[in-house]
Amino acid sequence: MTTQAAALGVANAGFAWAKVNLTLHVTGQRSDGYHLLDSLVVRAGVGDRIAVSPSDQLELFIDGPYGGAAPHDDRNLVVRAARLLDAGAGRGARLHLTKNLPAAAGIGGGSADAATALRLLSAHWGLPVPEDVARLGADVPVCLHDTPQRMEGIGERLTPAPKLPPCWLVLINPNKSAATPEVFSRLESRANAPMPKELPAFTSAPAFAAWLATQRNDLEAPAIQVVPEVAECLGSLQDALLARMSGSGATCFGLYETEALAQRAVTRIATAQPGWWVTAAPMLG
Ligand SMILES: C[C@@](CO)(OP(=O)(O)O)[C@H](O)COP(=O)(O)OP(=O)(O)OC[C@H]1O[C@@H](n2ccc(N)nc2=O)[C@H](O)[C@@H]1O
Ligand SMILES: Nc1ncnc2c1ncn2[C@@H]1O[C@H](COP(=O)(O)OP(=O)(O)O)[C@@H](O)[C@H]1O
Repeated sequence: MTTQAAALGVANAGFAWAKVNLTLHVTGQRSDGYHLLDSLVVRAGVGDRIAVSPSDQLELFIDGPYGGAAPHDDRNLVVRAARLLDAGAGRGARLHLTKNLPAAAGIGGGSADAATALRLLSAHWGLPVPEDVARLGADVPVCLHDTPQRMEGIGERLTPAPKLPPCWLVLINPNKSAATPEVFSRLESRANAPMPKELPAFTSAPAFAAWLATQRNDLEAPAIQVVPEVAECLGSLQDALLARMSGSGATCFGLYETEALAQRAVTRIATAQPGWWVTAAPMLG
């Protein structure tokens, strides 16, 4: 929305798509403790919703099934994103966050919210998105991209991934949160091999899944120590082309060739595990 539309009192809104780490190689550690990563990151078509409307003050209103899982005060990443963009000028806006994604779940819900808030408020206030968004979190830069990215460094080095085939993802979370620092702290090895220098091009979902199976999420084993149900989630995705954990967990994904196969898995898993979060979404290209 333009600043002119803002003056008319019209709300603008957008989705904060879930981030999925299809691979996550931990390749080293910096002297400040942050880990070096090599990760193939995609967005799934399920997310939180943020609407921005005019207000004299900065206000946050949260609802949605996971509204209780995110902070309702200045610690919320949408408020922190607004303050970074505003740079102390005291601009106002009403932010309405509908939290559909579980929090602290390895799918970057908070980072995606921050990225979407930056985009919406940048249009609302007529300000450019600043360079230093990684100050909000290592995952925020990648969440500003809707296309698949290879993410390196601690999250700041991004290069577009080769074209990926159409796929569906089933995301499942046992409704147990995994604290990212704790999962990293349980890593046995911090200097693991990166992905190949050149990522291959893929023509089909099975070929893509077969290649992904040769790569890793190095945080899977430490996350299982923190949330043992991760192993159960992975086991429940037995009909997927590939089953793996995203980020620092506990959300796991299954990769499927078609929507029908993904929806069939959702029905099966949701029936067996009524306490889990289970959803199917297209992988966004
Ligand atoms: C692990 C990843 C993989 O995409 O995803 P999530 O599990 O959070 O979704 C991210 O790197 C998380 O990014 P984000 O959650 O934004 O991290 P930050 O807020 O910057 O850092 C939280 C904590 O994670 C650890 N951390 C994070 C990123 C990184 N490259 N090395 C780290 O060691 C540090 O202990 C840090 O204090
Ligand atoms: N808008 C938000 N949504 C979710 N979590 C948030 C938000 N703002 C701040 N947080 C905090 O960020 C932490 C990480 O949340 P999130 O980004 O969802 O997980 P992850 O880093 O595992 O992908 C949570 O523990 C939560 O307290």
